[in-house]
Amino acid sequence: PNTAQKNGDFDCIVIGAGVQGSFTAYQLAKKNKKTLLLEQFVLPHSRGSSHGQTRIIRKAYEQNFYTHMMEECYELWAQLESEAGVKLYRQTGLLVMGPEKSENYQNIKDTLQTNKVPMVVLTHDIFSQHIPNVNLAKGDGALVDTTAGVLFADRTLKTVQGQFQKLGGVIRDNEKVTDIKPGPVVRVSTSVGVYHAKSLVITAGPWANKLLANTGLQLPLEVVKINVCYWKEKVPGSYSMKQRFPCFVQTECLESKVHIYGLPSNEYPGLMKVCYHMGSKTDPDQRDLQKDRSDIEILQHYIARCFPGLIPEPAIVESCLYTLTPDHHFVLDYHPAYSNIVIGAGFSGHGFKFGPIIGKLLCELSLGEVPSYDLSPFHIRRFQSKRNSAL
Ligand SMILES: Cc1cc2nc3c(=O)[nH]c(=O)nc-3n(C[C@H](O)[C@H](O)[C@H](O)COP(=O)(O)OP(=O)(O)OC[C@H]3O[C@@H](n4cnc5c(N)ncnc54)[C@H](O)[C@@H]3O)c2cc1C
Ligand SMILES: O=C(O)[C@@H]1CCCC=N1
Repeated sequence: PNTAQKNGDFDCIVIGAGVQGSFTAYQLAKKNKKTLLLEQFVLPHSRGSSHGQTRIIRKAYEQNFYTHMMEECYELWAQLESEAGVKLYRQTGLLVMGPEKSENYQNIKDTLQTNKVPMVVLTHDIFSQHIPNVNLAKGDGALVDTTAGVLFADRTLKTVQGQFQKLGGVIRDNEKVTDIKPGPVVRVSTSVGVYHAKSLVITAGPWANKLLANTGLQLPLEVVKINVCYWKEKVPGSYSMKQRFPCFVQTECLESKVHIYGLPSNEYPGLMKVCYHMGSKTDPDQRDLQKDRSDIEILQHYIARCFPGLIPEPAIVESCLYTLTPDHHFVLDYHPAYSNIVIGAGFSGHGFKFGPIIGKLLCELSLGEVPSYDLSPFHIRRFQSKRNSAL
């Protein structure tokens, strides 16, 4: 520790204690950096993108670069589990269904094969022996990424924030960042005080552009509200984690070109989570005014046709926010004007599983180290023509 530092001075300040900010802060503290993690709400909270009991973890992706990152990411999840003595992951497998000849389905199959990810292809004649209570549509292919499973999301945040604090990290919640003054030493003002740091990481989820406005940058991000729907099992337990029912993704179907996905029943006994991978535009501070439920009608038709063991009427509808980029790939980059400001944003509804590796990468960027992966798919300059920058 640098004894010349004043009380309000840090090596690094991380704004936003969602999954990405929490893992970044933890990685920085592991490297003995004096780190402050700022959060606008009282922790834990359910106003952003990282709350809720469960998330899917998988290697099944259309792009090789995500599957590559997941190889190491699984190891980092296991390391955190053993370090903290907490169970964060349960292997269930992921059933991928989609038109056999479609680009999406074939890309996922190719990526799994190229990367030698353990997988099982289920042809129509054997499908129901392996996956009961699901109707596979005519013309659909089905495969199982056997490495996939469920992450315990709320437990993850509690664990990683706890480990960060054990390493000497400081969390200040209920403290909203109100201003950022870039410079060789960054000045961060909050509703409570002023802090200084050599570097800043912005992981503000749906609020990213509100914060970046203080630095003269706007990214092409769209915030959408997701209806998180739970559906009642006609026979309790028939789609349950205990019965080893897998997570699933339907890449496209009769009802929708947008992915539909689900997780086995667990958190609410007798209820299975099945969601539509898109929502309607919202302002994160006005999300309760966004009441669009048109996706639920699509889900009802899909469930009635393909999941006959569920009652096609949602029993619970919760909400959560996605922050979408135009290509649905993340933003992991330096601020274009300030090399000591790092941005992690636009996780586009699929970033949770990457938390440990995102934390490692954002930590590397903020320390000026060469990142462990090629970050070109995540650079800000890919938006060149779309960026609305006031710089
Ligand atoms: C319904 C749903 C299902 C999903 N399913 C999956 C899945 O199965 N698998 C998967 O991998 N991913 C999934 N995701 C995506 C994943 O959860 C997100 O990508 C991830 O949580 C994004 O985390 P984040 O840290 O970027 O954002 P957030 O969790 O929103 O964190 C940002 C934090 O910054 C804080 N903040 C913002 N502004 C300020 C400020 N001015 N001052 C202080 N603090 C501030 C916010 O309060 C918030 O706590 C899902 C998301 C949703 C909504
Ligand atoms: O990231 C995930 O695995 C889930 C399921 C597919 C769509 C988005 N989120």
